[in-house]
Amino acid sequence: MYINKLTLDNFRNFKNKTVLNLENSVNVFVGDNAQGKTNLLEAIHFLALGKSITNQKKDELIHWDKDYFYITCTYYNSKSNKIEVGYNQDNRKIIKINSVEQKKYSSLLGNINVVIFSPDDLLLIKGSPSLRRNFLDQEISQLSPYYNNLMTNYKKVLFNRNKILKERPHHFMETLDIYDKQLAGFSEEILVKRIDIISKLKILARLTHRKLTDNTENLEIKYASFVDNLEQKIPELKVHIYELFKQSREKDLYTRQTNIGLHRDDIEFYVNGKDVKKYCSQGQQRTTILSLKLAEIEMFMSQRGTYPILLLDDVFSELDYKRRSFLLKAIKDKVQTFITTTEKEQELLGAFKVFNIKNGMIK
Ligand SMILES: Nc1ncnc2c1ncn2[C@@H]1O[C@H](COP(=O)(O)OP(=O)(O)OP(=O)(O)O)[C@@H](O)[C@H]1O
Repeated sequence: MYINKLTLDNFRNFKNKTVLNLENSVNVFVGDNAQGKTNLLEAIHFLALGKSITNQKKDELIHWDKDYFYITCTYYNSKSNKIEVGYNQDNRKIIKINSVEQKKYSSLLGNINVVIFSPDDLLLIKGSPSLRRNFLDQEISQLSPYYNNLMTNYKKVLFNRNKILKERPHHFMETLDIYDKQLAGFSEEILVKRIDIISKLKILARLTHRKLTDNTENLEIKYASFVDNLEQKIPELKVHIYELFKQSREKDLYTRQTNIGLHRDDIEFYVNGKDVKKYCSQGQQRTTILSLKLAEIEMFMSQRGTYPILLLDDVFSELDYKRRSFLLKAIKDKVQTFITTTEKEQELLGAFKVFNIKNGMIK
């Protein structure tokens, strides 16, 4: 899968209409700070997922002096395709896949697959569990847009459950029971998908991590769930989760919120049996993330039969020579990649197509 042509109009600091003809291998966006390099990655991310990397609001995406934005791309994935997104002057969403209008941005999921690697990804280890869950949910949603619907439905029921726990309307115990059954149903489907993906990711990440560390480090990734011994419970998962919600009711009524559920699950990383968050150096944490990202790429290949597009935002120069070379070797001739950097590292990037970015324009 690769994007041949990207067009931006009034997106972030790209005020004038900008057209980029892209290479299907590595494309490098070079420029000083605050020139618009990341904004180009944001545009690709938006075309893939219907949201920017940091989930900005519409007004933050439209150029300050303008009242609409429009981005399009043509991409190849066994055939030529086109995606158009934006907001028009009447404040209406524009979403078209191969010229067919769509209602929701979530319809974009599964068309262009992207893997993003940015300095913020260190937070996948150091940050809160919600970041790790979002990572996993985004990954699975790209592979299976139905998963995105499941998550939306789960969150809606959870919101309503918390609402009645707070407000306690008449007969709310009957409603609570209905919600618990619904949550148990969605949880079963979501958890089966989450552990399936984690089981595949962990094998791929372990292999990569071994290669990256000359066989000195063994990386383990674990899904930590509110359901103990999750994998053994799969045959009866829905019934088991319903029971857990029932058991939690007393505490939930007391605290007026839902205290258990997959919205509190987490992913744990261990290197040679030690918790990466607590015991590993910054360099080891970065290597863990690199292994995870490369595993993600291979996972897309194994699930979709095509490599995703890789967005490397400001991370390339953060990696040491060995890891950069490893990364370039892993993507070479197979993964379309976009790299943002302030300096063109001649030795490693000299061979690729370079776009010089200055003040929202391609020089
Ligand atoms: N809606 C907007 N309209 C106009 N300009 C914007 C808008 N949103 C952000 N910008 C500007 O876009 C500029 C470029 O941002 P971007 O993050 O792409 O820079 P960058 O080249 O990746 O820089 P760095 O190397 O510092 O990461 C910023 O100066 C920012 O103020």
